[in-house]
Amino acid sequence: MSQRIAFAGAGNMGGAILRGLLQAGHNPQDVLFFEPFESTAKSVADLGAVRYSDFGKMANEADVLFLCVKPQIFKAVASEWNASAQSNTSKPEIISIMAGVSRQKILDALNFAHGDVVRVMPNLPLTVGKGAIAIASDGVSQESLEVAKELLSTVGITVTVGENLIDAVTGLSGSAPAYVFEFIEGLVRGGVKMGLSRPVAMQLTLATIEGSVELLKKSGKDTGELSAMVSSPAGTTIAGVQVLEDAGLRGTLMHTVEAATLRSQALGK
Ligand SMILES: NC(=O)C1=CN([C@@H]2O[C@H](COP(=O)(O)OP(=O)(O)OC[C@H]3O[C@@H](n4cnc5c(N)ncnc54)[C@H](OP(=O)(O)O)[C@@H]3O)[C@@H](O)[C@H]2O)C=CC1
Ligand SMILES: O=C(O)[C@@H]1CCC=N1
Repeated sequence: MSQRIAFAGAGNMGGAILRGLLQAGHNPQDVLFFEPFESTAKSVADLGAVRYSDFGKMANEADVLFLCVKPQIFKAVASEWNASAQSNTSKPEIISIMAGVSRQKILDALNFAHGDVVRVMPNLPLTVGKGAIAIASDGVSQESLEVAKELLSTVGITVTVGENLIDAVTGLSGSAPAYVFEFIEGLVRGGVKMGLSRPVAMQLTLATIEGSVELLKKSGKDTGELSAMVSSPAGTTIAGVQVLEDAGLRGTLMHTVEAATLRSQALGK
């Protein structure tokens, strides 16, 4: 039998990982979930994943258990889970995606956790196999690290960092899909303001972003060199770039990542 993967919480991110694993070919019958919100649970059950109403039973049958609830409710929820799992005989490997909640806090809070709790920080594009996922390595056995890496690399790229950097990852790749969507929306609105239809503006924006990312990856050139290649002297691009400079785009983005990182740190306090 293949690994049985369980999800405590199948909301935006738990559901995204679950969907990603199914898309990567994981057997739905080996994907288990515990989720109180009816409409969310229904949409996940419709994919063939197996819903449990008894958390302890699910945890007992799972090889790997993803913790995907909000950090703010983790403490309260942990006592419910402990009560439900108190007679469990087996202990799954636990992978937490919660922002801010340290590995030690998880170990302290869950009576069914063994030493190998792995903290990871994924991001939403893993739903389409394009996630950027960081795995915190400290205190985790090589074997558990490999289990997490193998599972998550089916839905994106993985990097390994020290746990002290997980908040920074949360501020950057964990949160940045939202920044990117805001950026895209801004460009699209700019196009609409200048007379393009929204569908055409969206098509051009997305192709430009995809193409620019591909070029950056493949050209061996850095961002400055590529930007200079677009910016003709006294041309259109440099006129636009000056607006970005005046608005402090890069500084704003740096503050953005910093604010989200600090918020992640605060959630763990
Ligand atoms: N969203 C993202 O892009 C990312 C999120 N994360 C992390 O993922 C975690 C989940 O975030 P997100 O998916 O956005 O949040 P959601 O609120 O979408 O999902 C959490 C789910 O957990 C459910 N839940 C509540 N109580 C329990 C319980 N006792 N047992 C099991 N499930 C329960 C919630 O149900 P109900 O609504 O009924 O309360 C909800 O459906 C957070 O810790 C966040 O830090 C990490 C990286 C990216
Ligand atoms: O906004 C949040 O708190 C979560 C963590 C990373 C992305 N979403």
